[in-house]
Amino acid sequence: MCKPNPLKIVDIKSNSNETPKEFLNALTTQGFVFIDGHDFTSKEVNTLFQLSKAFFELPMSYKEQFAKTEGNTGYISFNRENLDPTRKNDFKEGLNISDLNLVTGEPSSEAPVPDWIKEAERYELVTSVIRKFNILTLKLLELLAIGLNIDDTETLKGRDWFVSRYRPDAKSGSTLRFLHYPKLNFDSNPVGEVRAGAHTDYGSMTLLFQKQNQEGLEIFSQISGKWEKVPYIETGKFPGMAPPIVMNIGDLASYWTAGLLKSTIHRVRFESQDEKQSEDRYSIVFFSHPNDETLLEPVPSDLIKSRSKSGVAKDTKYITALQHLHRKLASTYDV
Ligand SMILES: O=C(O)CCC(=O)C(=O)O
Ligand SMILES: [Fe+2]
Repeated sequence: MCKPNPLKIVDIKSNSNETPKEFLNALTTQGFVFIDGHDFTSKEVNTLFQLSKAFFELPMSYKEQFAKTEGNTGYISFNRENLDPTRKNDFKEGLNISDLNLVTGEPSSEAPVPDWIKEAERYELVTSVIRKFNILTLKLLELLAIGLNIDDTETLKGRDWFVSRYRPDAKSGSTLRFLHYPKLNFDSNPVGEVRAGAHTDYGSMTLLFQKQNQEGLEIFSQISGKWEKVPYIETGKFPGMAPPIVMNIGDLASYWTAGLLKSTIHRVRFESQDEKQSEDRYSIVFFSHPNDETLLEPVPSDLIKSRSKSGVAKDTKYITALQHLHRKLASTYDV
């Protein structure tokens, strides 16, 4: 039986004039959407999931050598992260790769990336996927700018408004993240254990791959006012390509648009005892951030000018992308 899907699926390849409007509409309502027509093949995404699983199977003593410290790169062990400070810490482990050069897809040489990942074939896959995620983000940001009908100025075409804040030679918070949530074992994980607490994402947009029979992501829908499950969508329109990717708006895009684009609260739950989750959950996430010094000022669009400052940014003065990231990381890791 087909699972209900609260999210629109937008095909970005077929080049319809309606696509920017359709995309914008999904992001001003749910804040989450499925993107079809991306450039990821099934084969490469499957290989990436295999790599992620093999990494998390390495001994804890190895993974802990690359523990995340003051930067955002590194291994994050079980119960270390707390995305919802009102609840218990998250029962998941993760590996962040940050401090990225988005032209080459490589992290800076100081970032504590496990040498296991740096082995030639693995590194080639990881860096090519980072480049692809970034290219997809830029395409989506352009679509968004067209949908928002951002003012054209002499120096800047409106459709480049976001993309011009993504200079590839400048630092940003963009991060590739592998996550692993063990399946529920009611003896060791009593009910109430949280896999990922309710939160919004910190960047401008997030892209996420998940796998069949490993569901658990839920969004707090602004349409229904209820928690709704994000299903796994098996196939898109394009043979040989990975299934539609989950995309959502993060805080920065909400600030930029005075809350028109929704940075929707989401969480990852264990399925209930009845649903008997049979597999661990793995997800692969790309958090896209503009350059660190980018000001979170409103975009010049008539759709935004008519709004009061009612976004996530209740406290503005306009801060920068980096200031926002530092604030959020401090509360997530209690540093
Ligand atoms: O694993 C997931 O499905 C969600 C992960 C997530 O929301 C996050 O890391 O921000
Ligand atoms: Fe998230």
